[in-house]
Amino acid sequence: MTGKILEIEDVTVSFGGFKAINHLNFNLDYGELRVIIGPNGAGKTTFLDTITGKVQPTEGRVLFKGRNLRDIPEYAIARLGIGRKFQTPRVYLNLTVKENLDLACNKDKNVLSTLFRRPESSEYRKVGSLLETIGLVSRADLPAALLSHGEKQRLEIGMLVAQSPDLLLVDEPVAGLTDEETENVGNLLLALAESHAIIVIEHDMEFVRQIARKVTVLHQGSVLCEGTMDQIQNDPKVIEVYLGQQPSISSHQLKILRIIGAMALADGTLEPAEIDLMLSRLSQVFAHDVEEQNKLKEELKIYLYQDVSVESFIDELTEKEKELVLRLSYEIISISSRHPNEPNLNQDERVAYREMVNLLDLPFGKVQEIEIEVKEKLNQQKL
Ligand SMILES: Nc1ncnc2c1ncn2[C@@H]1O[C@H](COP(=O)(O)OP(=O)(O)OP(=O)(O)O)[C@@H](O)[C@H]1O
Repeated sequence: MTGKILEIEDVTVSFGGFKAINHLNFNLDYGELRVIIGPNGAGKTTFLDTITGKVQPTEGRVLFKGRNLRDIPEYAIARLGIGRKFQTPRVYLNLTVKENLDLACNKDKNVLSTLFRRPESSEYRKVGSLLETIGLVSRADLPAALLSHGEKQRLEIGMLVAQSPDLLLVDEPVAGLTDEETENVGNLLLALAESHAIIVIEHDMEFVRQIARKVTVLHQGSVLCEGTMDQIQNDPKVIEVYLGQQPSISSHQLKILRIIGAMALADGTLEPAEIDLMLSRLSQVFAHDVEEQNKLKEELKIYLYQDVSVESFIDELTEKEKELVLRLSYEIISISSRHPNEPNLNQDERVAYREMVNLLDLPFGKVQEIEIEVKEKLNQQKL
């Protein structure tokens, strides 16, 4: 189907006098996957609440498949074809994976009747194909309590899909997941996007980059801008909004990390695990306890993808800071190139590193000394 599945026209939601949603306009096409991002308090949850009927607009209208949702109760909106997945998985822990899916397929949603009645053959097929889609065939007969957090998230997405919604609303699906689980959930959403319209709210920028085709940025209850990930990350309005939340380190320290990040990311083939390693290492340089490091790591996910004028940043560095940049850059590319079949730097890494060495303009002897130091340090860590 073509056209708009969801139209939000000039919607305002006031709580007392406070406008959590403020003259918001938003459209979603049939079959589109859209990611919504925005700083804390931007209105993302209220935005979803308005679509599902949990909250009524003070002004404006929400149209789903051309139908005005005003005054339609929440359960009836769900039946029209809008499924919502909350942040924490809501699965029946003592039922098996298959029983959870059976239950979701069975419209009267009664646990006992699902367990004791014989499923129809079309339901067998549906559950079987859902198990494949969510990648849990081998877990089908395990109680859901024994699944990992990521598997539970996938099961709940499967349960949502079992109810055949046309529009899926997914709230922070990868919070607290490992990298591998995050990638699995991303692939699942991409697969589902072939046959559903999906809105995902997410803070994890790495994940947003994995799945997003078009991103909408919310700020103070309105749409700040929309576009591809590259467009929005370089949009001065977005940078201002995120920079408005003061980074946890000084802007000078941040510049140092951005120079190193720009060089490491010049190799566009970095795997998610390698990017994670780089972020961890960079976040240790200026943040001291684990909590600060985790916070800085999240911030770096935003800042490192913004375009950097490396040359002008380098001009501002002291000699000691230049040495720090070189040491960390060499360390990061050496770590990311420790691939068993490809122990040397690849072409892009070599070019980016050489350019950085030229720009830093440190004495040749100093460069050699630092490279040797880093190699020795890494070799010791390997032992
Ligand atoms: N029921 C309510 N009554 C009063 N204020 C509310 C209510 N619900 C939300 N708000 C306020 O509206 C604003 C938007 O909240 P919302 O939860 O939609 O933001 P968010 O973008 O989802 O934030 P986060 O990323 O922190 O979850 C916040 O300032 C919040 O305090």
